[in-house]
Amino acid sequence: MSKAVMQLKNLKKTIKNKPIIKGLDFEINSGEVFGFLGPNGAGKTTTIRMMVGLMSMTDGDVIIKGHSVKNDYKKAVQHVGGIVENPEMYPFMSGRKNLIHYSRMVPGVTKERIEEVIKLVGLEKRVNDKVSKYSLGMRQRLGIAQALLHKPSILILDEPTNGLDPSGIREIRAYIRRLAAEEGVAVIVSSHILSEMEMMCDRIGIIKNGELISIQSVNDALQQSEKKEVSLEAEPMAEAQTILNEVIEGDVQQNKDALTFTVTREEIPGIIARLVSREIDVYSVTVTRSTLEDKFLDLIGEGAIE
Ligand SMILES: Nc1ncnc2c1ncn2[C@@H]1O[C@H](COP(=O)(O)OP(=O)(O)OP(=O)(O)O)[C@@H](O)[C@H]1O
Repeated sequence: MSKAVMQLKNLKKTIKNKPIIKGLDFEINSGEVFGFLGPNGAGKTTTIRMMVGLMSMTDGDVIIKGHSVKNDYKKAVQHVGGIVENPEMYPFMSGRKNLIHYSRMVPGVTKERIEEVIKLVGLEKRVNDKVSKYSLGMRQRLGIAQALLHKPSILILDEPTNGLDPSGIREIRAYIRRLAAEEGVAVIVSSHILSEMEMMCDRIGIIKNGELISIQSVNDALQQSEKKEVSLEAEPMAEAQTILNEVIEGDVQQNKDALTFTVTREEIPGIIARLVSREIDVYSVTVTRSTLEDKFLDLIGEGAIE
C-alpha cells in the first residue's frame, strides 16, 4: 500500500489569464518532513492555499488520504492541520485557554488531547501565561499545537520560521522533526532558505515559476555535495598545478593567484602533504562552495542562499 498521505495531480492555477502554477505532480508520505523550497513569488503560498481548499484550482486535483479536495472537500481537509495565515490567538488569554477556546470549534477534542499537544510542542511550563507574554517562537508553537488538536495526518506550515531569531528557528525545527517521528504526521514546510530546509526536511521539492524543477531526498543531496570546490594558493604555481593534475580526477584551473579544483574534504590533507613533499610552498587552502549549493543556485538563483 502506498504511504502517500497527499497527492498532487497536475495541479494548476491561472489568475487573470496568467499561469501561476503550471501542473504540479508529487506525493507526500506519512512521517516525512517535506520541504517546499523556492524563491519569493515562485508559487508556494498559492499551492498551499489550494492544498487546504482556501483557493480554487484551475485544473488537476489534490488527494488527501484518498479524498479529493475538489469533489470531497470536507472529508479531504479533515485530515489537514495548517497554519497558512497567522493563527488567531487572544493575547489576553493564556495559551491553555486559547487551546480550550479553539477546541470548542473542533469536534471530538478531549481534555487529554489538549494536554498532549501542549507537551508535543514543549509549552508545558508557559502554557498558563498570557499569550501577550510569549515570544514569537512560542506563539508559533501554540499555533502548531492548535493545528494538531484534531490529530491531522498532514500538517502544512507556510514559512514557519519567518521572523524568528536563531534560537526560535532551532526550537521549531526540533518540534517539527519530533512531530513527524513521534506522531507519524506528514509535515509540509515552505521556505525560501535552503540551509534551513536541509536541516529540517527528509525531502525537498524545488519550485520556480510555478513548476517543480527538482525533488530529492536530503541525504542523497548531501552525499552528492560531498565534493567541494577548493581554492589553493601555492608557489611555484605552475609546478603545483602539474602535481595537482597527477592526483586529482577533474580539472585544475588557474584563477588569478589561486588554483581551483573539486575534491572531497578527506582528500585535502593528502593533497597538501604531497605538494609540501615536492617542495611547494602552500599559503592558503579555502573551501569555496559545496556542489549542493551550486546546484540550488543554478536552479533558482542567488536568492536561495542566505
Ligand atoms: N491574487 C493574485 N493575483 C495576481 N497574481 C497573484 C495573486 N496571487 C499570487 N499571485 C502571483 O503568483 C505568483 C506566486 O505567488 P506566491 O505568493 O504563491 O509565491 P510564494 O512562492 O509563496 O512567494 P512568497 O515566498 O513571496 O510568499 C507571484 O508572482 C504572485 O505575484
